[in-house]
Amino acid sequence: MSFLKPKEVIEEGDTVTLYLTVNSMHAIEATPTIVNKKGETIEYIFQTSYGALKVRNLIGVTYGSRVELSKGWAYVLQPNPELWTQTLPHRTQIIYTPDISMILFQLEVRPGSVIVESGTGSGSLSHYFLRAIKPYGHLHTFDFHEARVQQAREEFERHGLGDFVTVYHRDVCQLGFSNELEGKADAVFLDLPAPQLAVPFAAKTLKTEGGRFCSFSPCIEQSQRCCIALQEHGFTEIRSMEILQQEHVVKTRTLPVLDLEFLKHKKPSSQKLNESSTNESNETADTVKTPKETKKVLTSSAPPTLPGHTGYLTFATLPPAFVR
Ligand SMILES: C[S@@+](CC[C@H](N)C(=O)[O-])C[C@H]1O[C@@H](n2cnc3c(N)ncnc32)[C@H](O)[C@@H]1O
Repeated sequence: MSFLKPKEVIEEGDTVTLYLTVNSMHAIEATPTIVNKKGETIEYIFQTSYGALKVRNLIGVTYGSRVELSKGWAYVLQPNPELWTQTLPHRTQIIYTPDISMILFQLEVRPGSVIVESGTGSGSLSHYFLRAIKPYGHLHTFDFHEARVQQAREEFERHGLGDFVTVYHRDVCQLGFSNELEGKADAVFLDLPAPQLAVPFAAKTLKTEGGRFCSFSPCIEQSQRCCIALQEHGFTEIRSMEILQQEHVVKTRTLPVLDLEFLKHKKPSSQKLNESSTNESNETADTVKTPKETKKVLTSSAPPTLPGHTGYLTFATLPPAFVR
């Protein structure tokens, strides 16, 4: 139940983030025993690069505490969607925080929103939708892969989010979204190989007063096909964007202080026009002096390499029915 609201103490059954370093985190379930491959119930010992953890010892520990491992220590954190995205069991490719931030912003997701999503995949994005729409909204999420549907349902229940989400097993490109959802959604989100096939159903599912649409595609050709379908089905404000997260390097550097004294005595350009061009070039060479003084300044510079591509985000608006 650890995703539902802030908690003080770890209870049995909680999903806990075990934080070793910023690049090494694990999601573990706080349960004293597990069933091994032979079907035997055994004590749950979790192995990390800093040694073993007896998971039963986590129950009753305050979130945020440091816990001992056999060869070091770790911190136990209450999970949130950002930590979950970094530790979740991957059933599929997933969407990460930089793209998700733009998706939530552009779809105007807020408490009370009704969101329709397909496919559910590993539920990475679903967890952000759920945090944003609680406590009044609802997420309807669709996937045609039965095992993923079952896993997602169980995971949402375990995380205490079951009341805010319905998981459907359905091919949305063939059958569309459920009939009961027609005219109910504030926003539709697609992460599918052929999103253009689901666009007509997305148009039916959005509210008559209109709504927002987003499709995530790794290839530009998928985005192009999606844009054509969006135009054909009355969507406006169609825009594709790519989120390229750059980490700027911030450091103190020693830089030369330029002597710009000569600017004070520079002749106005009208006067310079009357003088010969030879004079002008001499003046520049004479006045810009080699800097002698240096100064330490805090600088920020862009990284030398470009960040990696994840996908294109295509957004669109379905206007209210009376102007379509
Ligand atoms: C890349 S994953 C989605 C990942 C998800 N956005 C996340 O962040 O975890 C794509 C999912 O779409 C599902 N899918 C593909 N085509 C589908 C269709 N026509 N109807 C329903 N689900 C579909 C796949 O089974 C897969 O689980």
